[in-house]
Amino acid sequence: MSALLEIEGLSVTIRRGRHESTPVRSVDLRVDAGEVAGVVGETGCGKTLTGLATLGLLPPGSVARGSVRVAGREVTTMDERTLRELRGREVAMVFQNAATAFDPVTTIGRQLTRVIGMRDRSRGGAATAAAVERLRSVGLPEPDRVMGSYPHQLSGGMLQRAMIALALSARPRLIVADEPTTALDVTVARRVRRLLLTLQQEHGFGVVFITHDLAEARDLCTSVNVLYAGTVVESGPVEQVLDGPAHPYTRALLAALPRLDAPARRLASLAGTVPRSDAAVAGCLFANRCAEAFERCRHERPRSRAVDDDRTAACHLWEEAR
Ligand SMILES: Nc1ncnc2c1ncn2[C@@H]1O[C@H](COP(=O)(O)OP(=O)(O)OP(=O)(O)O)[C@@H](O)[C@H]1O
Repeated sequence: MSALLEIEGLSVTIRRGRHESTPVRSVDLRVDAGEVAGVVGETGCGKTLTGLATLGLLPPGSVARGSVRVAGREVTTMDERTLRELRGREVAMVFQNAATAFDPVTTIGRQLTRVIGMRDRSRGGAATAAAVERLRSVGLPEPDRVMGSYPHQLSGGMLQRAMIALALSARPRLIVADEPTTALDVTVARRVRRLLLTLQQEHGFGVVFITHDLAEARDLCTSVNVLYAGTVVESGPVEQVLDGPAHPYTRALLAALPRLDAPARRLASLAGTVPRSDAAVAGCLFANRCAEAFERCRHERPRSRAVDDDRTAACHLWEEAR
């Protein structure tokens, strides 16, 4: 079966004047139809850039190497016009801050009907009826009133729902959701998460769910990809990865999770720091913080390998254990 999303060896280099950094170093990621694939990791590990690369939306000055295929089509070499079509039909993004997704001086209704009109070639009453229905489907009360509202007139939770409606209005096969509930309070965030899951089950689209919160990933995802310093260190079915992590970094992330019966432990308490994105590192990127690192880890970058049927980890320990 061909994947909805296949990323292979993706690296993203950003040039600012004379300064060059590579915040995404080598990401492999696969999402099949109906799958909710978590992308987890600490701040700055390259989650958002990986999401943006999927839509061909990398910031100016970026160069992407490797391959990003959405529904079998290569994104990294696509021209802007084809990219716009792809974003309309195959893939859409739900951002952390809904306000950035909407034009502040155009009503929600007008923005929704525009996207629906492009997809269905519908206009006037038909497009309006479809937009109202979309707003209703994301649980917004009084959709007619929301249609005539400007983005700043809605609460954060309502706006996030409206953005999900906007993303889904072109009926894409893949949604990239970048920390879609981080800016919301706990109860609203839980409802928006449930909504996303219900819609996913109803429509069957695939999701790349970007989060720094492992509990959120466990709640929502079918598979999970753990990023560290711009590279995937472990990936596989969510229970296997989170209940029996194979990579020392995944173990460290889980150990730092706050528990109800203990004070929160911070990952920063791990010795050492994440390598800077402009640093050349020959060995494993996690070696300087890993309690289990040995000589080979310091000079040879581990490649991702199968640790069991569905799971991969990039760690020399697995090879040495064989
Ligand atoms: N437009 C940009 N110009 C220069 N550097 C950038 C740009 N966007 C991101 N970066 C750098 O790339 C690195 C990865 O950024 P990215 O936003 O992908 O991380 P992230 O894992 O999504 O973090 P967070 O959880 O904080 O959103 C960061 O160190 C960031 O400073």
